[in-house]
Amino acid sequence: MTLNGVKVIAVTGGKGGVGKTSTAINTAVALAEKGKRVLVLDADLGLANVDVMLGLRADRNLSHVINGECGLDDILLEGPSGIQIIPATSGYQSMVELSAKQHVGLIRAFSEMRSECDVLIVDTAAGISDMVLSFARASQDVMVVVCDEPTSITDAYALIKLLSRDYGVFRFRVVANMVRSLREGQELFAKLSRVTDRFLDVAIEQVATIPFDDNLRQSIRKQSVVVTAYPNSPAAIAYQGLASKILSWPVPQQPTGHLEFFVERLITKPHASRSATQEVS
Ligand SMILES: Nc1ncnc2c1ncn2[C@@H]1O[C@H](COP(=O)(O)OP(=O)(O)OP(=O)(O)O)[C@@H](O)[C@H]1O
Repeated sequence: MTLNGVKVIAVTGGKGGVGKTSTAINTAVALAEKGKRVLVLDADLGLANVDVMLGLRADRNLSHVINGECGLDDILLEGPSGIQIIPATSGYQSMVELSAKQHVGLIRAFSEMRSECDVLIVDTAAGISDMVLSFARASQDVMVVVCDEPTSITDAYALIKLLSRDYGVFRFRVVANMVRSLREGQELFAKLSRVTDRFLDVAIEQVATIPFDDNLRQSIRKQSVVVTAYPNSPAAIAYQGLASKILSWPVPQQPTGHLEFFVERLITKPHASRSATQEVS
């Protein structure tokens, strides 16, 4: 397997229900439609898991791989436009807690995986657990999904604060979701950047504005994705634009391959001593 140049993107947001899974899957499919080989790591322990949303059945998940019961290729599910999904629902609180043997198993599983990919998209869970923060830290790019709900901006701010303070992540790509107009998207971003500019030393950039679009809900009902079910809908067009933008982001140049690098970062404790669960006010 050639691991060079795999782009790893975490989709996160702090708050539940802001559209992380929708964004992860639709971005993945839009990238696949542009000819990229895409893997989605479903690290969301919530109800709307990637496999459920796409009507796929996962009998085994990453925990079986971690425990040496099977390889990564054995658990991969195939989604729309040939995207592949790693069901990661594992019940673990943190990858750092795994035993040394399990760490070795995980690294080996990724290095032995036969499926090749250009982009790995990690759909993280809601909240700011160690697991969410570790996945974000291990990724090359962090996309923060926000929407116009009272706690979305404060939760996104808390997430960005913890990641920059304790996990060494300083660049964030913001996706404004479920907006009624482009202007509303810009205002959402402005709200977030006002507080990050004032209190944190981070770079945040708005990379997409996804309109509120009933076609997206319809597509989920059909266990499909809006990008393929309604390719000309406003949300689909916005996701296609996001995918084009992602393709212009720099590709990592790790000599040993980025997925191994990703897994190693995933299982290593961050240097900061403060706990991620400390108050973030
Ligand atoms: N742009 C949009 N337009 C209309 N509805 C949307 C849009 N984005 C997401 N939704 C709807 O919002 C709900 C939550 O979306 P989704 O499951 O993707 O969020 P999530 O952040 O992954 O949630 P959780 O944190 O619970 O995993 C879904 O019913 C989805 O259909």
